[in-house]
Amino acid sequence: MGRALLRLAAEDARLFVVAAVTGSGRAPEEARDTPVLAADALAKAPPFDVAIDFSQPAGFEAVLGLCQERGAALVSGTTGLSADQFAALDAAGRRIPVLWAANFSAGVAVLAELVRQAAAALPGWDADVVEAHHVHKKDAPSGTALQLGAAVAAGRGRGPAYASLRAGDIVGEHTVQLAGPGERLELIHRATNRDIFARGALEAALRLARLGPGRHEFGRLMLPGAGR
Ligand SMILES: NC(=O)C1=CN([C@@H]2O[C@H](COP(=O)(O)OP(=O)(O)OC[C@H]3O[C@@H](n4cnc5c(N)ncnc54)[C@H](OP(=O)(O)O)[C@@H]3O)[C@@H](O)[C@H]2O)C=CC1
Ligand SMILES: O=C(O)C1=N[C@H](C(=O)O)C[C@H](O)C1
Repeated sequence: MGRALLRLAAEDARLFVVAAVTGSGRAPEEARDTPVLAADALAKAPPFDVAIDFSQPAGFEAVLGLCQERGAALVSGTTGLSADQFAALDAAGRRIPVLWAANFSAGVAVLAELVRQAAAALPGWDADVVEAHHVHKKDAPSGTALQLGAAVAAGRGRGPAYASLRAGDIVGEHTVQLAGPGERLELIHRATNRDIFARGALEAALRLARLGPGRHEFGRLMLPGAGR
């Protein structure tokens, strides 16, 4: 994701990347002339308006803390965060603009609302969320699967069962299945290119930078007409 973000940000005149951060400090080729810091040197980051975090849960508190110290905004797509880390995000939202999303695609933002409506209309049916991702993905179920599960629970009062598949280079596929007697309803999203997540995060960062403190939501920020 870091590579996609650097490549796409370089093509967007509205954005200037002051530094990239990786765990090791090793620079990807997409960094070109952008300074690259190791995670343990994060405090040396030059002044910035918004940090964009796609890392691992172990790196989350550090970037959240830095944004609070600097009074900067944070966009995060890191999945697998703990309840304590989400509580820290809520607390930070009282001082700075923050936006965490399990998925930065427009399609999933719409899908979550469709799932809530379908689960509310079919409360007695079995609900399952099935997700498939590439073999390098560390967390399961995916953040998006949990988001869709929360939408099922919001619709019918109880969550679904989850199944996860890790295979090859699958970008990200999510199916919500509602099964009743004699019929099945499937709502499916397939991402075929990681650039959609990077584009969504960059656009969210541009919008978030103009907002005040708060825990902002990707769907509301990007698709205000999508209902809810
Ligand atoms: N919300 C969304 O739309 C999406 C979310 N994601 C999520 O984003 C995260 C990253 O995914 P992906 O890019 O595929 O993962 P990668 O493993 O390819 O990249 C992770 C990056 O984070 C760095 N990193 C690892 N540990 C730390 C740390 N403790 N502190 C700071 N940096 C660290 C790594 O550095 P190094 O290589 O040096 O270790 C690397 O640059 C995952 O949680 C994934 O689920 C992914 C796609 C879309
Ligand atoms: O790690 C990934 O690749 C992805 N992670 C996110 C998730 O956990 O839902 C979003 C997307 O599916 C890709």
